[in-house]
Amino acid sequence: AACTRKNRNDALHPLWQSPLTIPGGTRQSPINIQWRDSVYDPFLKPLKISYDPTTCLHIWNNGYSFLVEFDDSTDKSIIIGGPLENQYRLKQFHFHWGAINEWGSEHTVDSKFYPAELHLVHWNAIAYPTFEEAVMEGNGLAVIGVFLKLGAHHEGLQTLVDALPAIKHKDTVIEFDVFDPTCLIPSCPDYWTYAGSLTTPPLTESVTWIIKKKPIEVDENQLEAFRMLLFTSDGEEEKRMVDNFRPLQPLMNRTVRSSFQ
Ligand SMILES: NS(=O)(=O)c1ccc(NC(=O)CN2C(=O)C=CC2=O)cc1
Ligand SMILES: [Zn+2]
Repeated sequence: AACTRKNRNDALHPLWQSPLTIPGGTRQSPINIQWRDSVYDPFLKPLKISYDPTTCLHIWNNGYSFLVEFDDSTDKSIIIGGPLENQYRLKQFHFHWGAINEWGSEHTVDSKFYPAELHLVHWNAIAYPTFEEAVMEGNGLAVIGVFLKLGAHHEGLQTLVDALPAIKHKDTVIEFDVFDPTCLIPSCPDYWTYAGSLTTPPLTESVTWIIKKKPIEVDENQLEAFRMLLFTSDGEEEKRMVDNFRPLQPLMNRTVRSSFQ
């Protein structure tokens, strides 16, 4: 009994106190993308992204990451095409990063970590009445993943970085009224896509992942700015917000498709 109890404890991730693997989960995320095992699909369409920067609402620290939320009451900020049957509405975007530049991304490519990864979260407002319902459905969400690599200063990201000191603590929020996240997405159209899940609770298997092949470049100061955020609320013992990525999950019976040869 002791050994099984220990094993069970090992299955709890310190950050989320939630099971690392969902019992019965067959399409969990993140995964390692083995480039040579991905299958080119000539029927994949180009992904069309059209965001209205005035739908931006606020930026806040939710205790896992920092996220920028959008007004998703209309179809003003949407993506369509790619592997998607419908158009999907932008709900929020957030990041995952490491304590040092050697790791931080959730997905890996040929087992290589990037220092950080951006997730733009969209939901199928054609098929479902609310985001909360879409989160529970197999085709409910579409998340664009963009890798961040250490390099040149990123002008568009700097607008976000300048707002971070004001949301240092968990559950702090500031208004953020105009921002177009298109500037954070590489112009290269190439992507991988696979059926997966949310990488934080509720870990539901509702995500069509669209992972951009090309990373964006950000500089050291910008990555350090992410690392000065805190998991903890004001007044609690400070815990730096770093390593907020979920461990890799088994590919199981899935194929990663590529939009490029
Ligand atoms: N890391 S990920 O897989 O892209 C990932 C993406 C999304 C969520 N959760 C949510 O969006 C929860 N949420 C709501 O229900 C309403 C606003 C909001 O943020 C969790 C994980
Ligand atoms: Zn994420």
